[in-house]
Amino acid sequence: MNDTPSTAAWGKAAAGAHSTAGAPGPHGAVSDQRPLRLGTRRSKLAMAQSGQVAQAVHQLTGRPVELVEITTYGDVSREHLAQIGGTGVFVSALRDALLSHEIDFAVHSLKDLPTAQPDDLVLAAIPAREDPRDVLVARDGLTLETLPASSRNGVARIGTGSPRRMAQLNAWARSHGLEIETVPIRGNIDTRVGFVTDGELDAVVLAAAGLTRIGRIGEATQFLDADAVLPAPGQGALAIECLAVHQVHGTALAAQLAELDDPYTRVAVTAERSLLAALEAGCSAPVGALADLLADGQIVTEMRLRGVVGSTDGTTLVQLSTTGPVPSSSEEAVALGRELAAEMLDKGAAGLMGERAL
Ligand SMILES: NCc1[nH]cc(CCC(=O)O)c1CC(=O)O
Repeated sequence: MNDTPSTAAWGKAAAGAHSTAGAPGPHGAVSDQRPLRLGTRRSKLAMAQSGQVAQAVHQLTGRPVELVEITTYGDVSREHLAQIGGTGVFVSALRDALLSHEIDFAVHSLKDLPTAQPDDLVLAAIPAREDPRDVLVARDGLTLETLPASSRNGVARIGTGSPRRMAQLNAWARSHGLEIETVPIRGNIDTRVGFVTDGELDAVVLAAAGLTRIGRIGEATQFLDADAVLPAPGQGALAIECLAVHQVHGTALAAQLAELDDPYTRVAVTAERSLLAALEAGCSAPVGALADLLADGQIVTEMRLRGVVGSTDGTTLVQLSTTGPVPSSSEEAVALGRELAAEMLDKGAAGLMGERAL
């Protein structure tokens, strides 16, 4: 499925890249100049976030970093994502390239990663996350509050292919006495914003982080409060993945990349993904989760975890929240996610997860 890799390089010594990358270097410091290969999808968003990580890894290691483009089935297929297997489609080709030593590391949007971690691979670093919220990109600078009144028949047509966004937008509109119609769309960020600029839809909902990374956050007309629309677990965070035991040029790459890890982001997204896993929900389930830190001035005091699951028509939402000490380990973060998921299941969450539900 991978086509011929093409490369772009960060840092010096890119010319010598192809013959030696990946081979264990016997000469200590000298081998540190040989390039690291970063596997990336071709999309504008993937290229933007891989480029940013490439810069950071170059600065960290002093080594050139070259981008190796990998085409995934999710990029090629025009079929609906659900029909070709959901979450894993964007990820598996990159993981295959890691396992076959074609690339040294990969960058994923954390929210697109399945919650189960393959044995031989590690999320070596989860850097500090971007704004995790969703945003509205609406015509004429409008917002959720102002859009319906100026739309045809008083009904704002809002594009999103995400059951999570549909459920929460519909519930929000219902509770505010406003009429919206959620219209299923898919495609990359440019395509989705295009539905608004070409007049086909009144608005679309997107992740702030994606728009920021491709330089289009200025087109957002409203940041959606997490109390109204809770983002997807892991939204706004990246994961840098590599082989667990891979030695590149005599150094354990995972240990080096770990310097880019942000411990607060890691515990937060670990709790969010644990909640998702414990609900036995996939990426297409209407589940939102967000862990955030509460601070007293500069001092972080507690972590709050919020979770939501709903019916896509917005008639039923199970929304819960818990606040406690900041987890001091991944195990504690996992436990927190599981506890909140168990409470959500008690309140009927399973019945809201479509055919996956019992
Ligand atoms: N579902 C696709 C996807 N995967 C990651 C992002 C960007 C945001 C992020 O990294 O969390 C997006 C676009 C979106 O949801 O608008």
